[in-house]
Amino acid sequence: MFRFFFVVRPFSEEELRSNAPQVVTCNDYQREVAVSQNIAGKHIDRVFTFDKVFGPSAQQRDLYEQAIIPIVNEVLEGFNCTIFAYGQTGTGKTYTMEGDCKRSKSGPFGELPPEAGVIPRAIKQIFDTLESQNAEYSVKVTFLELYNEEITDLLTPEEIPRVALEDKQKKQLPLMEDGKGGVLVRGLEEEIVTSASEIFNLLERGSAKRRTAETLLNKQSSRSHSLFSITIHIKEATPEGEELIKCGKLNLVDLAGSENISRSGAREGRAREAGEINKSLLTLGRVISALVEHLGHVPYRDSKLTRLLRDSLGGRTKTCIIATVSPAVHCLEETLSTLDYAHRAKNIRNKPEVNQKMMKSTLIKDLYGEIDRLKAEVYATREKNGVYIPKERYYQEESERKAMTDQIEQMGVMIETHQKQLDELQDKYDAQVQQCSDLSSKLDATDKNLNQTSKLLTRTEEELRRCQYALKEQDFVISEQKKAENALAHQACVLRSDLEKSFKDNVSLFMKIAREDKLNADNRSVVNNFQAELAQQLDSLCNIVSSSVSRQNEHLQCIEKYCHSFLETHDKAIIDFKKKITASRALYISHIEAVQNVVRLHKASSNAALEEISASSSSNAHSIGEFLAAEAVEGNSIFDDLQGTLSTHQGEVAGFARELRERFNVSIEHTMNMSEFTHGFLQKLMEESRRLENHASQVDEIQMKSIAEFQRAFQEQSKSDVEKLVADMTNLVSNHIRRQEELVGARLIGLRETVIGNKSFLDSHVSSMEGITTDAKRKWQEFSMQAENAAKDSADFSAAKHCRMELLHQQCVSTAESAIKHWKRTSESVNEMGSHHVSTIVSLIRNVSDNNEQHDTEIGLARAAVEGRRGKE
Ligand SMILES: Nc1ncnc2c1ncn2[C@@H]1O[C@H](COP(=O)(O)OP(=O)(O)OP(=O)(O)O)[C@@H](O)[C@H]1O
Repeated sequence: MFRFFFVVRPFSEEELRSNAPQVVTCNDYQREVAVSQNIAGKHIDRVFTFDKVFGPSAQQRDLYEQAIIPIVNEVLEGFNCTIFAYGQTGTGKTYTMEGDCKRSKSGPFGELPPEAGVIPRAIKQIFDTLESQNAEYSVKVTFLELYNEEITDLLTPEEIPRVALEDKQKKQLPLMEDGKGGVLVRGLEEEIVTSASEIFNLLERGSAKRRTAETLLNKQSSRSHSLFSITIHIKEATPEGEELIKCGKLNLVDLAGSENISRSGAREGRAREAGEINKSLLTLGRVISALVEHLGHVPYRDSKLTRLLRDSLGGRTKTCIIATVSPAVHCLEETLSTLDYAHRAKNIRNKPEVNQKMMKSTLIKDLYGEIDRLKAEVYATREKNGVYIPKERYYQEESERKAMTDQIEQMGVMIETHQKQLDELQDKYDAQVQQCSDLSSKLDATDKNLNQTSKLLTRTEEELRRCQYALKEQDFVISEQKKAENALAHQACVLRSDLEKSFKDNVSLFMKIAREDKLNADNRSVVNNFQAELAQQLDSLCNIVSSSVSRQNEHLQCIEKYCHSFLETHDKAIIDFKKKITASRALYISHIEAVQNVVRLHKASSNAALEEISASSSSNAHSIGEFLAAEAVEGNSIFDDLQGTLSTHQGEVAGFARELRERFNVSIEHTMNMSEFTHGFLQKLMEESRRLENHASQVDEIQMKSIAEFQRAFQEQSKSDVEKLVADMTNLVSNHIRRQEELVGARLIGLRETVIGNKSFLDSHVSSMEGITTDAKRKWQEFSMQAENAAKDSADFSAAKHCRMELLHQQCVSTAESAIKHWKRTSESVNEMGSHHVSTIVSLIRNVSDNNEQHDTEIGLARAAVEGRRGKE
């Protein structure tokens, strides 16, 4: 989708002076622009959302850093990107794109001034990035203006005077199809930029040439579209060391003011200009509408602006639009229309694709092609004798001619429809003429009638006058006469009104006829002009075609002659060649026969050698067989010895295992007895502890009971004592204390006795448990002693067995060593025999191969002789 940025400029001095109210507010964080105003009781309140919004306080740097840096990075990655500045005149499109040129001069260390716009900042970013990457690159810029549908180069060095511009002597550049589906401007100057600082001079040069027109709304208003393009080529190397060229292009478009032409005050002499500017902007609008509504036909070809930027509108380019508005109320209408336009265009979807990297060699080839084309053009221009058209130009002009033919056909169709319309008009005209003549005859008849009626009227009047005197007395007659007079007057009036009506009809009819005549005459002159022009063009086309046909005929005749002579020489050569081939074939056959003889000879000798080889190998095999049989007998005796030793060894190991198993069973039995005893001991211990627990709980219960009884008795006693004490308070205090002491002492003695009894019971139990434990300890010691002895016996037995087994193992090792030595001796003798046999076989084979080589060289010589002869032929 298109990226959309919105810029609201600060109030201008004029707006501040007139104290214009602000109607546009920005919310940078929510990326919203709000417009609110009351107009004639109607409240306008609208909110639009964009990708980024920059309010009046935003600086050029903010816009660049937040919105443009990613786009320039994409260009450096090899994409084509386009940035449009769209908005009403004076809202800051040029300021955003170029910056304030007069004030913008680069600082001492190459840093940019705060007013610098998108173009210088983009150039600086491009150079900074490329230099930091140490890349090999080239940067080219073009700067053009589109004004009245005419393209002017803003970077050409010569200064064209204003008068010359007015006289239309300026250098207009044509648009051409580039043959790859794109469009290019022929003859457009491409300036190579080597550092960012050069850009201000270029911009100033371009701006000086840029046309401005004084309109009522803004004196500095630019009435043209400008396009600044930066093309970057960066060299890259693949891991295989191949050199590739990456290409990216950035288009920066400053559109003409988007306002209504009538509002901007353009009129009279500027009507065409306004129309043409409108044409580009209107077509841009129509293209955007077609893209948004996904219409089948997108009218790119209707204006040069849309043709130039076709790829940026729904193509493979990444496109962004910066819409600029004023915050003041007097621009409200335009602000709303800009916002609507921008919001609508937001939905256009491009299909961005990165440019394919070109191999350096391909690029160089392309450039050579371009140089050749230009050289050819220069040569043709310098010579000026005849017409030279390079092939590409010819094809291009041919395609243009085809387009023209199509156009002519379309015009033919149009002429036909016009002719039909003309015929219809003629019919209508004839009908009108007929009607007119009918009406004139009617008019004549009515005139006659009128004359007759007026004659009748005069006669009747005379008669009336005559009869006036005679019939004065007769009232009845008079009244009759009056009636007749009235009727006659009425008839006269009706006739007059009819007459007037038909007269008016006639006048309007004549006017209509005159209009139609004029229209017909106009149409006829247009058609005649067109026919004349068409005839002229067709004549020139016919002339060109006939001249090219005659030239082609000449060429064809020439080619025919060449063909005849070539065929003759070709026939002669073929006859010679045939002869030579037959001779060489005979020679070849004789050589082949000789070679076949040689082959037969060598085949016989190699058969003899092979027989010899097979005899010697059979004798060798026999001797090896005998030797191996002897060795097998010896090996068998060794293996029998080994087997015997191993079987005794096995028997001993089996006995040892049996004995070990018996000892193990005995020790298991011991362990089981011991575990049974331990189990019984633990059982007893548990019973004892359970009994102890029961006893302890019983004792605890008894003690608790006795304490409770003592408490009760104490309470009762103290109660009675208290009662007695109340009775004889003073005398009995000492008695009471003594008695209490006696009571407590007696009770305590009882308690002590119970405790001592308990203790003795517990002591007896503990001593019985100690007895059981010592018994168990003794038993355990006995068992451990027995187990230790058994383990010692087993260890001695296994050590003795280990010694015996080691002895047996050593015996086995010595037998194996002797067997290995014997085997080594055997293998050495086998190897010796093998090498001897190999050497005899090698010598035999060498003899055979010598024979074969001789054979091969003879064949090769024969073949070379044959081929040499064939080559000569
Ligand atoms: N963001 C801004 N900050 C400060 N001044 C600005 C800003 N935008 C525009 N201006 C000032 O407004 C004036 C008009 O701007 P500019 O010429 O760029 O408008 P424009 O839209 O390009 O008009 P035109 O359609 O005529 O080319 C200039 O003097 C410029 O300095």
